[in-house]
Amino acid sequence: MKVAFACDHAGVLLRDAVVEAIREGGHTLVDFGIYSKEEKADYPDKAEEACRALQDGRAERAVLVCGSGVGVCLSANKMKGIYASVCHDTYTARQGVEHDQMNALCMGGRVIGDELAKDVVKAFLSATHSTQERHLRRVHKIQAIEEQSMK
Ligand SMILES: O=C(CO)[C@H](O)[C@H](O)[C@H](O)COP(=O)(O)O
Repeated sequence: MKVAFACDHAGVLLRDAVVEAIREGGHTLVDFGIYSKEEKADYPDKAEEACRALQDGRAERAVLVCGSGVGVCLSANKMKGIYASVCHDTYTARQGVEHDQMNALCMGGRVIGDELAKDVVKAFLSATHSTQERHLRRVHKIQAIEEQSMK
C-alpha cells in the first residue's frame, strides 16, 4: 500500500518510528516531510499536502503527526474524502479503519513514544474495512453529512 506521511516540527519526534513502521509493514512511503526539528512547518500545510495525495490516488492512507495530533486531524477532516482521527492506541487505530473507514491516522509526537507509535501505525495499516451492513450504513451516513455540508 502507498502511505503518505507528513509532520510538523513537533511531530518530527515520531518521524523515524513512523517511517520504520510503514516500511516494516511492506508499504511504500510517500514522504512529505519535514525531516528535522530545525525545519519549521505549520501543521495545516503539512496535513493538506499529504491528504491531497490521498485525494488524487498517490497514496491510499496517510499518517499525520503534529505535537498533539489534533491540529493535523482538524485540518485533514476539512478535506473531502478524508476521514482522519487521533489514535494513540492500537484498538482505536484498527477499529477506526474496520468500522469507520478512517484513511488518515493522526498522532501527537509530544504524546506517545516510538514503540507504541509503531504498533499504532501497524494496526492502522493492517486493518481492512468491514463489509458488515451496519458499519457500511453508518459510513454512508458520514458521507451523506459531508455531501450535505458542501451545499
Ligand atoms: O500540536 C499541534 C497542533 O495541535 C502542533 O504540532 C503545534 O506544534 C502546536 O500547536 C505547538 O506549536 P509550537 O510552534 O511548537 O509552539
